[in-house]
Amino acid sequence: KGTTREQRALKYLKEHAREGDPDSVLETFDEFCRTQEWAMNAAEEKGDILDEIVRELRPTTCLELGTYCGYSAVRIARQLSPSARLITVEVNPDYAAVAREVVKLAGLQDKIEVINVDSGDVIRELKDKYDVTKLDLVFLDHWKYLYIRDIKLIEEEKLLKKGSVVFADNVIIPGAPGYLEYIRGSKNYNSTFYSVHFEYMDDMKDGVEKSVYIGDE
Ligand SMILES: O=C(c1ccccc1)c1ccc(O)c(O)c1[N+](=O)[O-]
Ligand SMILES: [Mg+2]
Repeated sequence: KGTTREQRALKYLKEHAREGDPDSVLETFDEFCRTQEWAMNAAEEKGDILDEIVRELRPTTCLELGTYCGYSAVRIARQLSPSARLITVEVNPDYAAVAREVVKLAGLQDKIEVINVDSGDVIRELKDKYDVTKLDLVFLDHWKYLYIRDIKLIEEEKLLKKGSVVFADNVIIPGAPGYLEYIRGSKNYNSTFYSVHFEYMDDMKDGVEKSVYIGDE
């Protein structure tokens, strides 16, 4: 084949989605994953919860760890106000390249910045290099064992304020046990678990965790 699954998905999007229309890009990506090849997007059910969080929170500065092909980046950014922005971090260069194309196809390149680095490095640079003061929304969707390292780094950098939301995917499959124990045990967060289906698999249960920061700023 010579192509990767992510490149095949991008090709499908370019051929079937309406350019400049984020809703069309998302619908087309879901169609690709249901009819052609599975991909690890925060799809329908998880996406609906993410949509509701963004609508309610109206965040101005969002951080996503784990861009993959940009599905959730588009999902978040399509609801952001004109001056709001999303910084999304992807360590895999092939994924980052595809994500940049998907973001462009959706017409959201002015709201989304895809950074191809290790999340642990970029969190320390957000204030100085990326002009971030506080994060209103954090979406954890990268390697599951890194959730706990990175949330501690985010706290260390004092990037959260009262009301900031940390939303974590896959807390059941593949699972992030250390993270769940940490965040649920912390007095600095009020956490809510949502039982959802694993993306595109109607017979598999996963879970997402929404944690509202109530700690010191
Ligand atoms: O880790 C996997 C994984 C593991 C094994 C095979 C395929 C994917 C995964 C599965 C579902 C997700 O929603 C997700 O974000 C990830 N991920 O890599 O971050
Ligand atoms: Mg995920």
